Amino acid sequence: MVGFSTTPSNSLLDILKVAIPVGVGLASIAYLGTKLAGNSEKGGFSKDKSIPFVPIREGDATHDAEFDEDPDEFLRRCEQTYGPVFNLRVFNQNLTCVSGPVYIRELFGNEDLSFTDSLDALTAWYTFSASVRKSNNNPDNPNPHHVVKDAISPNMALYTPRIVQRMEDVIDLHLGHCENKVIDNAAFVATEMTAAAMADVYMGSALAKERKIINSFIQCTYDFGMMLNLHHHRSLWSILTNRLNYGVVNPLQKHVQILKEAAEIVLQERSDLEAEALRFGKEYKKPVDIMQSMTDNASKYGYHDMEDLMGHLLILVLASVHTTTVAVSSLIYYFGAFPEYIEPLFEEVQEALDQQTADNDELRQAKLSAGEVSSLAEFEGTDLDPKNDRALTEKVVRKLVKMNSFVRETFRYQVKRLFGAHLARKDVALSNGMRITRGATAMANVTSVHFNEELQGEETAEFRPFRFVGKSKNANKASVDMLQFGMGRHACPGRFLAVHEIVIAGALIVSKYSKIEIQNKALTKMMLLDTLGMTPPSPIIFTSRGVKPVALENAPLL
Ligand code: HEM
Repeated sequence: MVGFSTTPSNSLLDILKVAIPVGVGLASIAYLGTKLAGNSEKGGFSKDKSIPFVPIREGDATHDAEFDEDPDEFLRRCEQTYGPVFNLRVFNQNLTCVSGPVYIRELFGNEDLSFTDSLDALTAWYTFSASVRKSNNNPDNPNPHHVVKDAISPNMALYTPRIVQRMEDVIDLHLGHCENKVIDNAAFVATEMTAAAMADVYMGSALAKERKIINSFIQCTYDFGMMLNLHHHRSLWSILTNRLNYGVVNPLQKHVQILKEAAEIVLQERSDLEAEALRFGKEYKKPVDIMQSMTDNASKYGYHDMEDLMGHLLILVLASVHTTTVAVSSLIYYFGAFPEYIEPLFEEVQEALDQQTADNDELRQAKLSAGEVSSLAEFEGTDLDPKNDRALTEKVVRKLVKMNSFVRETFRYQVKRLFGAHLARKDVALSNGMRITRGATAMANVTSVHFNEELQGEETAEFRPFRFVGKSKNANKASVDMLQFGMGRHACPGRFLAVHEIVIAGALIVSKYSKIEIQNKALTKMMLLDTLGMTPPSPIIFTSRGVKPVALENAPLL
């Protein structure tokens, strides 16, 4: 059993390497292709003879070596020589690659080309998800979209201070006020920050402080990854083994039970408080979180019971925590690789906070002049309490356009160059007449859009963190020029929360630390392209901004 409550051990880091994030599922699975080789009974090239097979380099058995040497150069050469659609043998799979905005849009936009069928072909995903939830098990089940839409987006302003608080607690605990502090695994801090923030949004502030809840939020993804690897026997029968094992011995069941027991207590307490308030004719405001929203809407969503509801919640946790953690880790590595941007990003946060203070002052003065309040003291405890003027509110976070652009540029730069595998449910004709035949797997040539100057602006090979400022290209937009979250009807519904959290994490880090450095600079490039983001090859060095807070002035430097 892997614990995450202490400093991560080497064995844990090994597990982090094999963990499969569901949201970025196939990108990571493709990345881990060698481990999953042969784990699929489906997939393969399109059988359309007009789609060329890129010849394999002499001496190689597959395209992997050429791809690994320089994926962008390789994919560009394939596209230039063989056209926008071509077949490759990479990641121990036979894949049809689709290039350019027109065909990639068709790949993501056609319901007969299925992302989840492809995930299922590699991992027996459908059997797995049916083993943790009792209802809504149709492969095209829209339930997760509805839950996210109902519970997250309308409440972002309420979640913001809670996300900030949880993340700040983790930063203060693990990094604290420091000078040249060497952190061997910054991903550990990112994991704790993300899990705590997500736990608050999913289950409320009280449960988000409980270690067993945080552990489940972190560990469920690793258990899923482990399960895939443990049951992988590199044989055609392995997929069947997976299907059997998921049903019989699913380690994720224990997380469902942990979350269920904790949730039942808190939900009962809330119910009791509501009943009591009703008895005394008082108003009771239910805490806002996903668990509460799922409970209140249980019959609308068709959940069978609390265990079923928690199974659904766990699947969402699987989609959220690891994916967002990887993005937060990457952000830290990119700060370390491009330290010259830390000051401009810090100044942007300060300007947004100054603006908020000025706006609040104006509102307070207006209320005083109108006689709505008689003194400043009356603002205490309200949104206009001067104590909140420098809080990272939702409004402030939305103003951080440079940070948002920085995040989007890390997505653009880092995403795997072959991404978004889709399995054809039936023959699908692309607009150039080529067909992705039934049972074939097609993937997007990401280089053709993420490194395309018409779509991204100049010098796409360069990391230019502010390239999207003023261009209305928010990091949370899912479109053909930003495939991180997929696109079309199935585009990640959690991307608004994910980007909000990543921007908050960035704002907190640059506000607290003026110097962030990659210790072993020779490993910088490797860190920038590490899409699992969990085992940084080099430690990161942090130095705090400003003087040590008064409360800490007698404490030793961490
Ligand atoms: C940086 C973090 C994240 C990344 C990179 C990411 C990426 C993705 C991708 C690539 C897909 C597949 C899209 C497609 O089929 O075209 C997806 C689906 C999904 N994501 Fe995310 N995701 C992230 C965070 C989240 C969060 C925070 C949540 C929930 C709050 C979430 C919930 C989901 C769900 C429910 C789906 C399935 C949608 C469907 O099949 O229709 N994701 N995500």
